[in-house]
Amino acid sequence: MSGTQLSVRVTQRVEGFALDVAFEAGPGVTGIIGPSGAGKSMTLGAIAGLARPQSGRIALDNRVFVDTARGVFMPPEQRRVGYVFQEARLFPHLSVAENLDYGARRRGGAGTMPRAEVIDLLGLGALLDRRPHRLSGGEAQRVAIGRALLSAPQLLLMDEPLSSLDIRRRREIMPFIEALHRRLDLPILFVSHNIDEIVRLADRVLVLHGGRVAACGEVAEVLNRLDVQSLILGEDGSAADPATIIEARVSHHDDAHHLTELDIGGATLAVAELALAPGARVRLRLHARDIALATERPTALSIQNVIEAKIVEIKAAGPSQVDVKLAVGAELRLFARITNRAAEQLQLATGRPVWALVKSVALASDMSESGRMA
Ligand SMILES: Nc1ncnc2c1ncn2[C@@H]1O[C@H](COP(=O)(O)OP(=O)(O)OP(=O)(O)O)[C@@H](O)[C@H]1O
Repeated sequence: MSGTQLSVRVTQRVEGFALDVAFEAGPGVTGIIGPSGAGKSMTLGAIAGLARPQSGRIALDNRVFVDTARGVFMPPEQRRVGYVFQEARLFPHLSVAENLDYGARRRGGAGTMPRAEVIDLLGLGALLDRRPHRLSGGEAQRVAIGRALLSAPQLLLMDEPLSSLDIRRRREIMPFIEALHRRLDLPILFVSHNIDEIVRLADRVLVLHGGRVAACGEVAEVLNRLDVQSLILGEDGSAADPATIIEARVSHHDDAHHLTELDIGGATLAVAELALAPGARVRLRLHARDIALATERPTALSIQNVIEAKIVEIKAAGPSQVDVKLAVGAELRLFARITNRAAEQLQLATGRPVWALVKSVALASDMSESGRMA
């Protein structure tokens, strides 16, 4: 690990908006999330050199991009920053190969990755002679990523690279970005409105709100904070119910039933078989709306994932629903969203033992977007 560190501290005012952010990012993916107009693109723009901050300092290890106190402003083309935008922005008159080579020509030193390896990693081999108008959105975006990589970046900025793609294309391109992540030893800033993308791809997350850093740190730790969830939920079009991100481990495979059991710390969840070895880590996202409650251990039930829990808190969530916060074991906290009427009928109260019935779980790695439950 080279341990390249990006260090950012900038303020930038434009009419009606002030950006004032400070953060560090090391190798691996730092997800950047926040409502529309939070300053995500502006932050990337300042790092890439597309705009001049009023004050601050931006440095990648000892290469100083900006230091307003010393009058330093490194031109964008000298920064060795790869930038992938929402749309691929390929040159329409050039073939895929020529688009890729444009990236390589701009290179100012040794490549981050050899050309053949970039082509292999991003699955571009069969596309090299095509013009951009004959590419699907996902293919074009893979070429754009390849072009950025071949410019030998020391830092990769990705501004909602998947947002213009439909779900099928997103699924198709996600493994390539994951492979990139494993292969590259440089900081990648990945902006997304989609929490599932961040959960799947990021090591750390930076939450921006109103031009400021609202939170920064480990993905599960930050995104499990309810104040953070209230800032960003609904942003990705999902219903605004609380969700819990869990760092789980594969405990064993039930080969006879094609199931994989996951240890979630204090409980076990069975999901449709995963091609992962026992001990492998997998990130899950459990939505409150996918958890039902029972006050007695249910028998004769098709749902297999029934977890013993205790009610910690009950909070109104709109006129007809409540969010019930549950403790599972010593550490794990889950939420169930149920109707007021159900809460009344079941006489739910803080401290009461309940059984949480998990209806579905979003798996944040491997090939399943949404895990089928046992
Ligand atoms: N050059 C500019 N001139 C004036 N206002 C600007 C300029 N660039 C950005 N803004 C404003 O600054 C705010 C932050 O914009 P930015 O594009 O960084 O937000 P964002 O978090 O990336 O949003 P989105 O998720 O919608 O892309 C917005 O209110 C935007 O209108």
